[in-house]
Amino acid sequence: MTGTTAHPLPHHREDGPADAPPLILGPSLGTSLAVWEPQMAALARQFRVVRWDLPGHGGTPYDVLLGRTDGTAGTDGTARADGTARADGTAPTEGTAHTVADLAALVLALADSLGIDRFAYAGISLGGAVGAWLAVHHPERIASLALVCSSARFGEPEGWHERAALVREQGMAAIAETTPGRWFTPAFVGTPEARDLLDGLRTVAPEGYAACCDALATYDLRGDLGRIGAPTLVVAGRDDPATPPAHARELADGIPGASLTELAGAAHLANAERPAQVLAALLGHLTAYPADGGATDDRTRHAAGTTVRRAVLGDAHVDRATARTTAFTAVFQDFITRYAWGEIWTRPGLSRHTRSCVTITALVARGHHEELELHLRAALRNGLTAEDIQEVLLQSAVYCGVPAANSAFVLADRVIAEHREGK
Ligand SMILES: O=C(O)CC1=CCC(=O)O1
Repeated sequence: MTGTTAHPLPHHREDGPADAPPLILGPSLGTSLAVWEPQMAALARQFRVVRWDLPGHGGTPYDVLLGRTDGTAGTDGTARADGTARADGTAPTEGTAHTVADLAALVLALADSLGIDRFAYAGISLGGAVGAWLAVHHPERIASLALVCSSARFGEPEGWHERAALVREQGMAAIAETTPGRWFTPAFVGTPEARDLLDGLRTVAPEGYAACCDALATYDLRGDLGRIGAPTLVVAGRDDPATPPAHARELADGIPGASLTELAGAAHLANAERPAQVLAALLGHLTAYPADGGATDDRTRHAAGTTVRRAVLGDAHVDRATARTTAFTAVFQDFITRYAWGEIWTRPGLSRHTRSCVTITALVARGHHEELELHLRAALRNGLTAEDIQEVLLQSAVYCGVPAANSAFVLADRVIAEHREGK
C-alpha cells in the first residue's frame, strides 16, 4: 500500500483526528456523503472518518469509473482510453455496465491514497453492498463491518434495468415522486432533514445514478455471505420497502456471528429517521471491534457504555442516575457503565431485541421488580411490541413460575399503557 495511486478516486471528505482508528462510510443510491451528517459529530470524536461519493453523486464525476484519476474531473463525457478502474485489471468502458466490484475498487484506491490499510466500514444500502463485497474479497482490509438498510441482493435485475433506462431517458425528475416513499415513513417525509436529502437526489447526474442501478442489478452476494469473517452489524428499518427486514435477516443469518438491530419507525434512510438509534448501534459495534484489533481501554468502554445505556434506558433515566451519584456510589456507576453496558450490551452477538427478552426473563425469575419496570421500558425502546412482551412473560411463566409471571404481567400492563399514553 502506498500514499499515492494511479487509480481513479471518488470525491471524499475526512473528519476527525488523523491518528484515530479509520472508519470509511459509504452512501446509498441517490445520496451523497452528506447522508451521514446525523452521525458525523459523534463518529468524528472517536474515528478518522472518511466519507466517499458514488459516481455522479455529490462531488464524484459520473465517469470516474471510466478511468479518471483525480476524482475531480469535469463531466464532459470524455473518458480516458486507458481506464484502469476494475479490480481484475480490466476497465469498464463507455457502454459496459458497472458492478459493485468496480465501486469497491474505488474505495480501496481511496484508502490506499490516504495511507489507510485496515479500516472499519459502514455503508447504507448500496454503500453497504460495497462493504460486504470488500469483506468477502479483501478480508484483510476490513476490521469490522456495519450494513445499514442493505441487502445481499437488491431484488430482480429487471427493476434496476428499468430504473436505469428511465433516468437515462427522462433525468432525475422521473423518480422524484417514487423516492420519498421508499426512503422515509410518511411521518418523516415533510421534515427539513428529508427535504434536504430529496433536494440532493435532484442534483445527481442521471448517468451516474443509472450506472449505480446497473451495479445493483448484477449484485448477488448470497452465496458468499459465509465467507465474511469481519465482525458484522446489520441494521434494518422495520418500515423499509426498499430493503425490508427480511433482507437484513438474510444478511444476519448468512454472515457468521452477525448481529441484527431492527429499528421501528424507520424506512430506507433509517440513519436520517432514527439518527440516535443508528449511532448507538454503530458506536457499540465499532468500539467493540477496534480497527487496530487492540485492547479497548476503560475510557473507551465507558464512552461506548454510556452511549448504549442512554439509547436503551433513555436519557431521562441516565441523567437521573448521574445526578443521584454520590462519592460512595460513583464506583458502582462506573462499573455498570463500563461492564454491563460497555462490554456486554455493546457485543454484536445478540440484537438488542433479544438481549431485552433475556433480561426481562432474568428479572422476572429473580423478582427484581424495580429493574424489571426499567427494562420493560427499555424493551419497548429496543423495538419489542406489547405482543412480544406478552410472549416473553408467558414463556417466563413456564420456567420462572406462575406467581413471578403474574406480578410481571401486572407491571407490564401498566408500563405498556403508560408508553401508549406517551408517558
Ligand atoms: O432507491 C431505492 O430503491 C433504495 C436503494 C436501493 C439500493 C440503494 O442504495 O438505495
